[in-house]
Amino acid sequence: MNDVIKKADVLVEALPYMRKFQGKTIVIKYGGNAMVNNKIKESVLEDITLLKYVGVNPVIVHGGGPVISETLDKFEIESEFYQGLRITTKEIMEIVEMVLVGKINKEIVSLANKFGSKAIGVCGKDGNLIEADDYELNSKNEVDLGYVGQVKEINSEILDKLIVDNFLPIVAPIGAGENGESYNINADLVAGHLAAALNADKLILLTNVEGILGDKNNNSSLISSLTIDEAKIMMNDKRIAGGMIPKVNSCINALENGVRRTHILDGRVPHALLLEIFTDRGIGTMVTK
Ligand SMILES: Nc1ncnc2c1ncn2[C@@H]1O[C@H](COP(=O)(O)OP(=O)(O)O)[C@@H](O)[C@H]1O
Ligand SMILES: CC(=O)N[C@@H](CCC(=O)OP(=O)(O)O)C(=O)O
Repeated sequence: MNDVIKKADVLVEALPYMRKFQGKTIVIKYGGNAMVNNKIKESVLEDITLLKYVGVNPVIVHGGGPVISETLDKFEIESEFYQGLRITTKEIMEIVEMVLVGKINKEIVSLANKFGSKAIGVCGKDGNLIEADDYELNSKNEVDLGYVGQVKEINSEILDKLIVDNFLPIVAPIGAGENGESYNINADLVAGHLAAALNADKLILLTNVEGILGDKNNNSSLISSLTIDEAKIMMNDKRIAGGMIPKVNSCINALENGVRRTHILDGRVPHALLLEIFTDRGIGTMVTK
């Protein structure tokens, strides 16, 4: 089936649901691992533009972990992860900011504009959007994460204004410390906090796995829906690990702060967003209260 026919099929199925989401805010986190090639990136930005034009208010938060890692490799700087978070020295922080704000944010803005969105790229420093401080680990392990940040406060005024004026906000996950220093915040966590602050209807995390995998027997099948309590048990049992931990924590934070539904899905699937938002057949994992 060619791309246009495939999209038409999805749209016909989606049509009856579209009105339900008009005027609603949906925060979409576009993960670096889901940005595999230009065709997929373009398709995601085209679908987000379509959401905008049918009256939904999408807000994008992007990642870019793989490009950060590639760039660090070029500079022959090693980086390590702890519980899905990149340990960030001062030197690494400069590269993280350069890649996320200078390269990936502008690339996504350009792609979105190509499809007719009025995209505006910001990072957490713009309009003081994301106030951050040192990330606090829950474990007793003494690991110095350096400039890894956690969200202290979201000042969503800048986003509220952009949404009202029909712009498409695209947020790079860099936070501003008390003295103007930069913090590297995992993009999933930023998305969860933004969804809560914007009173979003949905939080959608686009990644490169189908969703949360593994059931009680620990096989690798997709779990279509699970509650906060079930997700916490899976994290305790280490059946949810690595990069999935910040995603699940982000969903929990959003749900506990008023977001209605949270979803984790494979952003590489054609029209994943439209299928997940506007049809009955969810394609990923929905985490609910
Ligand atoms: N239970 C789980 N289900 C799915 N993925 C899991 C699970 N536990 C750990 N993971 C890991 O989390 C990864 C997704 O996180 P990550 O690579 O950081 O994505 P992104 O770059 O999109 O933020 C998966 O590729 C997988 O290796
Ligand atoms: C603290 C931390 O881990 N920050 C992430 C920020 C980018 C990100 O989250 O990108 P993805 O969503 O593509 O993984 C990092 O340095 O990779």
